Amino acid sequence: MDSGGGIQIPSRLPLLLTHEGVLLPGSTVRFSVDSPRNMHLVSQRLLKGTSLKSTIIGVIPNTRDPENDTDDLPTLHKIGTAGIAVQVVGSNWPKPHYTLLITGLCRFSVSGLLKERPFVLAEVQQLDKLEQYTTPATEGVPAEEGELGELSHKFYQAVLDAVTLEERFKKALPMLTRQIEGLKLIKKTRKIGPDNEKRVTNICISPFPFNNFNLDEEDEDEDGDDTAALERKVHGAKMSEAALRVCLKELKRLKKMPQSMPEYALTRNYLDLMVELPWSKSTKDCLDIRAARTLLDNDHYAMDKLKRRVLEYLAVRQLKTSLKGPILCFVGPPGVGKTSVGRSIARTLGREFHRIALGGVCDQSDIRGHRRTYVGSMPGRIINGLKTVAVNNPVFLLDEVDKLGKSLQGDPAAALLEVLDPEQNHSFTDHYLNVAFDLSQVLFIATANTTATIPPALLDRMEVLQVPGYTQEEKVEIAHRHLIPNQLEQHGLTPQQLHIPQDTTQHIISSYTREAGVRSLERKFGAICRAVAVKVAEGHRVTKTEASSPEDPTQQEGKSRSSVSVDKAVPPELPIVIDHVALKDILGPPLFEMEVSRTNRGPQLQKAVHN
Ligand SMILES: Nc1ncnc2c1ncn2[C@@H]1O[C@H](COP(=O)(O)OP(=O)(O)OP(=O)(O)O)[C@@H](O)[C@H]1O
Repeated sequence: MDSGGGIQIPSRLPLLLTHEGVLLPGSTVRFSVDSPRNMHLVSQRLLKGTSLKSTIIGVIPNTRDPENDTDDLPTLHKIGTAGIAVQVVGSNWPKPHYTLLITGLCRFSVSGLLKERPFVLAEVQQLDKLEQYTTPATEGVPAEEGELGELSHKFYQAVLDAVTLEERFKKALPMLTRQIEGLKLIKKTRKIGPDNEKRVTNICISPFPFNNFNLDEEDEDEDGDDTAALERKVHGAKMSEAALRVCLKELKRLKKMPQSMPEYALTRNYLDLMVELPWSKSTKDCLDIRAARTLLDNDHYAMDKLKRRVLEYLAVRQLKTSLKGPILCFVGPPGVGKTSVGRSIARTLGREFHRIALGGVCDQSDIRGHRRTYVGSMPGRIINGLKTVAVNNPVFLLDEVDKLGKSLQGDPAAALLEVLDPEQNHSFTDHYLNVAFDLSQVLFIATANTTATIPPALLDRMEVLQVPGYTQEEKVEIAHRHLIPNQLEQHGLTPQQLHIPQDTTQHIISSYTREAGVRSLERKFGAICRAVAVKVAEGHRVTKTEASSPEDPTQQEGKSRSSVSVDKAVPPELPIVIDHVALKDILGPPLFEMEVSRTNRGPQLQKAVHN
C-alpha cells in the first residue's frame, strides 16, 4: 500500500451507506448496521476476509441504504471516508444487526460504481495524504438526536466535504468559535447546581470531531483560577515551613489530577483544612487579675478555694508568659460548675473557649486523626477544635478525662499525653495532617468526676483541684444569683413576670432533686420557665391560691399569691409566683418525699413483722 512516501488505500472499496453520523479521518465512530446491503458487507466481506485490506471499507455519509436489496440505490454522497473496521459485534435482538467500530483513515471521492449487490462496491480516489496509520485518540459517538444532532451532523459533513486544508479551516473555525462560546456560557452557570456540572461534562464528551477539543482547556482555566486561589491561600496561611512544603507538593499533584478522580476531593479537602488552620493566628491575652477576680466572683458563687487557685495560676501566667505549668484538672461531681469555671478562665484571658468531650473515646485516632489513606479519614478532635476556634491559643477544656476508654485501635490516653506534654506538644502530629502543629500556646484544662479512673501517667501531668458538691444553702444562693436569672433570660421572661420564692427553691432542692451539683435544679427552673412562658404568651389569668396554709411561707411574705390556673379572659396578674401548689402543677408530685416516706416505713414494717 505504501507508494511515494504516503499510504495508498485500495482503489476499490466496499461502501457502507450511512445517514446517521459522519466518520472523519482520525476519529472512531460506532455504527449500527441493519439494512440489507450493509449487513451483506459485514457478513460477506468483513467477517470472511482474512487480510488487513479486507477490513478497510468506505463509509458514505448522508446516504440511506434502501430497506430492500431489490430497491434501487439512491444517489451516493460524493465524498466518503475510508476506515478500518476495528470491531464487529453481532446481535439478534431486537432484530439481527451488527455494530461496527470504525476508525477513519482518509477522504476519498467515488469515481464509479462497480456493483450494487450484495453490497456496494465502488471505484474510489484517495483525497487525503495518508502518512501513517495512527492510533485513534478518541472514540467518536453515534449521531445525536434533535436539533443539536442535526447541527453537528451538517457540520461534520461540511468538514468532510472540505477537501483542502484551507477550506476545512474556514468551515471549522466559525463552528469552533460558536462551540467555545456556548461552552463558556455553560461553564459560567456551572456553579449554580450539580446538575449543570453533569451537563457540562456530557457536553465535554459530545461527538465533537476534534479529538482534543473539549472543556479541558476551559477546565484548566477555571481550575487554574481555583488552584491559583488555593495556592495564594497556601502562601498566605503563614504555616510552618514543613507544612508549606507538603502543601505545595499536594497542590502540584492536584493540578495534574482530573476533578472526577476520587483523590481530587481528598487532596482538595486536605489543602482546604491546611489553609484554614490557625498556624500563626492568635488572640492577644488581656489578663487583669483584679478584673479576673471580679469576673470569677460574679460568675460563680462559693467555690472559694478553687477560684483562689485559678487566680494564682492566672497570675503566674501573667508574670511568666511561657509558663509550662501543670494542667489544671477540676475533679468533682456533675453539675458543680467545672465547665463553667473553664469558660470563665477563657473569658478573663480574652481567649476562645472550646470543649472537647472525651467521654467514651476509646480510639487514639479520635485525638490524633486518621491517616489520609483511610476512606473518610479526618483529623482528630484537637485539630478540629483548632479549626473551629480559628486561633492557635484557645482554652481547650478536656471534658471527662476519667471516662477515656481503651481499645485495639490504640490508647487515646497515650495520644493525650503527647498533647499535654509541654516538651512534645510544640510538634504535635495529627495523622491526617501528617505535619507538626504547634500546640504550645493552647491552654488545656481538664475535668473529671473522679481521679480513680484517670490513667496514672495522665494524672501525673495534672494538678487536681477538687470541686466539692454544694450544701443546701449554697444551692439556694446559686439558684437565686445565677440559675434563675439565666433561665429567665433564656426563656425571654423577666422577674416582673415570674417570681420563685426562696422556700420554693428549697422545696425543689429537697423534694425534686438529689444531686451534689445544681444541674438538675437548673433543669427544674427551665421547666417552670417554660410553663410560665406558655401562660404569659396565652394571656392566661392566674388566680389566687385558695388553699394557702398559715404555715405556708409564701403567705408570710404577704404578697398576692398566684397559682397557674385557667381563665382565658383576663391577662395574668404579674408576676406569676410559684408556690408549692403551682410547683406541683408544673413538676408533678415531689419525687423524693415519696422515697423518704417509703424508707421511713421500713422500721414500722420491721416492727410489725417482729410483733
Ligand atoms: N458555683 C456556681 N455558681 C454559679 N453557677 C454555677 C455554680 N456551679 C454550677 N453552676 C451552674 O450550674 C450549671 C452546671 O455547671 P457545669 O456544666 O459547669 O457543671 P460541670 O461540673 O461541668 O458538670 P459536668 O461534670 O456534668 O460537665 C451551669 O449552668 C453553671 O453555670
